[in-house]
Amino acid sequence: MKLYTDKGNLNTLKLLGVAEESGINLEVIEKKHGEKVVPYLSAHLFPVLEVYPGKFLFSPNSATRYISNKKAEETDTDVDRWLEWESSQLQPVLYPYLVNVIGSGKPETGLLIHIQTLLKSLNGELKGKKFLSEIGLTAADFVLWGALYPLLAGKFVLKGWESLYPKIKTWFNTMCDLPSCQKAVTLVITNGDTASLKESLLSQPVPLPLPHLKNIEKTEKVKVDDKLKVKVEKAAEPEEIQVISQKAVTKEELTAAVNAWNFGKSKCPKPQQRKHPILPKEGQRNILITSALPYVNNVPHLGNIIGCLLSADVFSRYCRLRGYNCLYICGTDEYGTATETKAIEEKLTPQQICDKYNKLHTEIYDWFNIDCDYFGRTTTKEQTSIAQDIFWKLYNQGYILKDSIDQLHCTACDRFLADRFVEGTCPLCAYEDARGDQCDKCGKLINAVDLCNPKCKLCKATPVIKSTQHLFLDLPKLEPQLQKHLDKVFKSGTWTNNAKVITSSWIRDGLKPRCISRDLKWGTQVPLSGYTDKVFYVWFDAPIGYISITANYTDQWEKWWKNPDKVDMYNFLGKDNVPFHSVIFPCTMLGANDNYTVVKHMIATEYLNYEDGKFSKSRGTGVFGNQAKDTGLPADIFRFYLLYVRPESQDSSFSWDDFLLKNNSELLNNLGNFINRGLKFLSDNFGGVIQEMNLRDEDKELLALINRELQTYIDNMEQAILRDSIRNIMSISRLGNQFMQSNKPWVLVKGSAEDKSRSGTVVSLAVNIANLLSVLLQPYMPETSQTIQRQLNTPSDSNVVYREFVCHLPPGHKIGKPSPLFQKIEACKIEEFKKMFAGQPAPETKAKKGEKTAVSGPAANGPVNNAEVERLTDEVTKQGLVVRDLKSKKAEKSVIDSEVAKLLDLKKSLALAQGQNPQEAVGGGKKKGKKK
Ligand SMILES: Nc1ncnc2c1ncn2[C@@H]1O[C@H](COP(=O)(O)OC(=O)[C@@H](N)CCS)[C@@H](O)[C@H]1O
Repeated sequence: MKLYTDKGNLNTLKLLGVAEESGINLEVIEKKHGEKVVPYLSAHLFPVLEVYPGKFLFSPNSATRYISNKKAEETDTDVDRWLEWESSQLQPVLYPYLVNVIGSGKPETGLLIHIQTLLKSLNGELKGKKFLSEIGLTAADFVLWGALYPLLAGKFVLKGWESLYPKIKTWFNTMCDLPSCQKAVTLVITNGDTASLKESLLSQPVPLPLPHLKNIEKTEKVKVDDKLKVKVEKAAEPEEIQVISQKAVTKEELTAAVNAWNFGKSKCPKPQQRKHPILPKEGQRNILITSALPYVNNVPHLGNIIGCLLSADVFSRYCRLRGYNCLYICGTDEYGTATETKAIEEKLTPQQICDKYNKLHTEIYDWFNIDCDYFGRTTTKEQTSIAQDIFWKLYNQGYILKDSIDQLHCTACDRFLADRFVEGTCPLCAYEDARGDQCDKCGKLINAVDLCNPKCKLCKATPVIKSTQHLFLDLPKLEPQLQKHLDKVFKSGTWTNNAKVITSSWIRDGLKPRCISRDLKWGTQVPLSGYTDKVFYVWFDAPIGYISITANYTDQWEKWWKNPDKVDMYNFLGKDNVPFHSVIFPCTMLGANDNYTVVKHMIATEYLNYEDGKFSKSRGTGVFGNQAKDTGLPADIFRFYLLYVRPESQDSSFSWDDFLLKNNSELLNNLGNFINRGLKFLSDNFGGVIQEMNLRDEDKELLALINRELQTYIDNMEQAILRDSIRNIMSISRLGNQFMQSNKPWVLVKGSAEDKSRSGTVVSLAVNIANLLSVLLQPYMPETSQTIQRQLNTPSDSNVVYREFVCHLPPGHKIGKPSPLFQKIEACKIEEFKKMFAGQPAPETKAKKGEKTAVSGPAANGPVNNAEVERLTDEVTKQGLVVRDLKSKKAEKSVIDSEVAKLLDLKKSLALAQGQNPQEAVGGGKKKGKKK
């Protein structure tokens, strides 16, 4: 007999073990994954056993049994029972688990909990037995031993399993001690390292896991498996070994599901027509959605995209499917020093930079299928008039303060210099090329006015310190109004935890007047006499951009923006933007006292990192918006993955290995497989026509289970928990796959008339599930949804999200032409992408010509969270201003000391975030340089 296998194939372990034990000589022929062995099959999986020339066995368990029977017929039904248990219960959870843990080092807890339940059953069954069957060592032992090997031995071993499952331990050790098993391990697992199974594992389709664990309730009772008759005793267990079972469908759920299926369509709302301009409507849920306005001077990376635009896009698409009256506004944030700097760098005017990059941003978001109702920009006359009007309203009501600040002024350029326009000698370590805000050599933060030999970066002249008058928003005076508003919306609205925590910490620390003017040219001009040479600070200006962009969309903008009782505003943004949206902008709106609509819901993400580090434009690390298409992968696949790993409760990472895994397992094997299989079967066997569906009890149960997922999908979406809703979609697809698998319509179709009719019911129900999936998928993967709907010939009234699964494709409906939806991503392609987007390694800090300094930053101490560094830098600068202000006013020493202490704390946090020694950053380390 010949055994064809790829290298390191886990299933080959059981086959080689049993063959050795049975004394069967197998000729092992190593093949590459995808290589063809069987002439009449276009694709098959390894291992393949050629029992005699031209006759093949493709199921590893059947092949194991076949070999074992060669030695002696195994008549015990227990053997079949265990073989089936392995393939139908264990594999669907064990394989995805192994793929995750060996493939990307990330075990999935949900799967693990399920595996543990199965191990517990197995342990119970082994009580008083040496092997699984009473008749002794059989194929069942080899099948289970082979499958469990990477979980119970080697690098990825499940910690503590021996003490939890003592019977398994005895059995497994007995198996491992068999010379046959030892030989199999030597042949399959290179150097005993189970990591050598990775390549083969990743190249196989992953068996379909059980329905999503959302629907699996933790309970002390275990559903008794009919076949196994396993009875698990209630025992005190460690927390992670909780026993779980699927919550049984109730009678009420069943009745509701059947009613909805039969009669629900008439109750479904009709899909909305999208007619511009969209304005609030009486008696409707009017939702105003904003996405943070990305800076125009940068190409957005995938973190920016998931942090604001893509998340807001998914939510607004969902709102439309629910029939809410929603308007989604975004655009580019165009003013500020960064734009001026970029203009100098590219030898263009700031306006030219804005035009160039606004076009680039627009193209990127178009490629990603971001469907804003209007994508505008902040450099418009509407921005000027609205921002100035708001300013006057604040000014006239006494919410604007005046104060002076010391700043460097370049007489030659006739301008005050922002920090990034100054360089000089570091006052702390005497490094000559220090920047205006930080020294690249000692890494410490500096105030530009403290630099020795300061130079204007633009003309190299020496600037002078000049006191300049600025305008401040009186946040302390506005605090009571803000607090009242927050008390209300924290209760009634949807605020992500980080949005609440960041906002509360700002308020807890006490609000301070916030400077809203800058000595710059590129910005909205301050209209107040004596200040007209200044512009508004970008963070005062940018959120007002939401209003002016709406004003560019429709001259009836006030219907959205001066309608606080009838409009629900959702802000989508990354965590660093929170204080500006939850404190400063609401204070601005409330202080203007002009009936402005103020934020009710704030949906802030954490950060998305790239692989093990961060996105970096300067080093070219990570995928930037304009590069995603260079991979040749469709935008929908990026959308899917970004939403799958959306950083909701903590920072997450874009990982190419995981990208491959999610594409090949979730999209290709689960979703794509289910939809294509159903549609193709209906086309090939029923002329593509939906058949009469005579529902059996199990079908009704399926409807009820789908309704559970659907309702959880809606509940998650309503709270903008976008990451979980995508899992509900995958769970519905999994339910559909299992339904097809257990009913086998392809067998039924060849049987009696009754069987054929059952086959028609099964596939027609499955195709209706595919139709439901096409709608639920729309917010996430709009193009794929459209493709599925073209193939299904979906009636347009299907396009609503309703709380119950209704039959939208009735008997007689004819579908279109099916074709596969997703492509497999090969591991070699992923390696290519990894190289393509790796960028340059983190540079050593810049030093004097020829001099090398030690890297004390990110490269040395692990990944740096860029945005956190930016946020802390801003905090340090802010606090620095407070300290300086107090000192210049000769405030009480104790007051100054307390503010200095806060500043030092912030500096330490910043140093930590930058991967530096916090003590050194605040001058606690050994001093080398001498302060002048
Ligand atoms: N790594 C990241 N992960 C998630 N979200 C992120 C990440 N980095 C930034 N962001 C968010 O992206 C948007 C846009 O950021 P940008 O710096 O271009 O613009 C601004 O912050 C302001 N122009 C916004 C004015 S309203 C933002 O929400 C970041 O938090």
